[in-house]
Amino acid sequence: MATSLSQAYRDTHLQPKHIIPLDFDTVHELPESHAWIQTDEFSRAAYQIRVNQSPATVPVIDLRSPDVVELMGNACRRWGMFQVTNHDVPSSLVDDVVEHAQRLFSLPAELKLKALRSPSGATGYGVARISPFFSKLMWHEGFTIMGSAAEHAQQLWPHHYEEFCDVMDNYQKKMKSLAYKILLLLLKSLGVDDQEDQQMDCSSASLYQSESALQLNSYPSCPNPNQAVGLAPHTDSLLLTILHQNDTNGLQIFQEGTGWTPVPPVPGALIVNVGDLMHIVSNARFPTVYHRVVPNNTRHRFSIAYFYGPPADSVVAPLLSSSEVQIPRFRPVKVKEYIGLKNKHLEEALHLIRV
Ligand SMILES: C=C1C[C@]23C[C@@]1(O)CC[C@H]2[C@@]12CCC[C@@](C)(C(=O)O1)[C@H]2[C@@H]3C(=O)O
Ligand SMILES: O=C(O)CCC(=O)C(=O)O
Ligand SMILES: [Fe+2]
Repeated sequence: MATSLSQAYRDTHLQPKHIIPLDFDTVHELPESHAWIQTDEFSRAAYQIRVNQSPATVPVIDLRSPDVVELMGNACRRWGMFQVTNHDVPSSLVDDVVEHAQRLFSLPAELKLKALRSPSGATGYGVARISPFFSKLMWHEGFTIMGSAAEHAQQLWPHHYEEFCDVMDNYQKKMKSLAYKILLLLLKSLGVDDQEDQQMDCSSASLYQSESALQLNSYPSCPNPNQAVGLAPHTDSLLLTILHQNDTNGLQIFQEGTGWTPVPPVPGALIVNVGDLMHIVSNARFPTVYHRVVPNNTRHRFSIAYFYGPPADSVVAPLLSSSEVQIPRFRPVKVKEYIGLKNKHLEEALHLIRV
């Protein structure tokens, strides 16, 4: 029987602190559990110097531009990330998703706990899955949806859960077609745009089918943002992530030689970033983006992340362009095997499949 993405993620047996978020409404000082030891890397001073040097920021690309393939390819090679405009996702739908996310996160803690992710589960309310890899906890709460949100939404609003589910379903449909469109453009930029050729090779044919997850993220305003971490540094595991952020700064990406660089909200734009599987497919021509979120002491940040990947049972391997001589940098790997490696080894997972 086929493995679903949620089954692929369902493997760990976690302690309660690695599932249950803090009750942010009752906390007025940063608890010890959430106070990270400050290194230069994390300090606001280091961050400030880099901001004052006004580093270049990720490009904003119009999806209708005649040069879209080249622009996206260049952005992914240089940054592993870009912001996209004219994407045809109605702003009213994005606003609806954010409103429903805000409504969910503003529920009392004891109610949110009714929709808690189970210790071996992948969906529902909880802290970030990467939490067990860090000794301190993050200033963050999340809600993960794979397919329908009904099971958990029903626990929150027994009689009024349909609207929440409809909005999330509509958004996921729009995201799926946008992600597919962008994937085709990126494959074209890599010189592997001939679908018929690719489909003869069973590993890459699976790129044209998909499985996905939607993650609602909440970062309440924080009493001591200098010592707190919203979301710890990580790379996303699947092919592509499409992210909406509200008008509150916080997302940063790590660039060799520059350090942490903010990705400011651009009204109406969606952020697209390369994940580990796309890094593999591109044979490391596109970097997977190491990113984090820093909290804010006055504003509440919300973000909506859509993770797009191939089916869990499919195989991912470097797609080599016919016009360049390339040596594969990774061995073929089943998506579910890679997710298992990531769950166990986090940042080491990519090294483990390198050839
Ligand atoms: C499909 C998924 C990607 C994700 C794990 C998840 O099951 C749903 C949540 C996603 C997320 C969001 C925060 C950062 C991240 C690393 C995490 O801990 O959970 C990503 C996961 C990922 O990209 O592996
Ligand atoms: O909130 C953000 O901007 C980042 C979210 C993120 O990195 C994720 O959900 O994987
Ligand atoms: Fe991420």
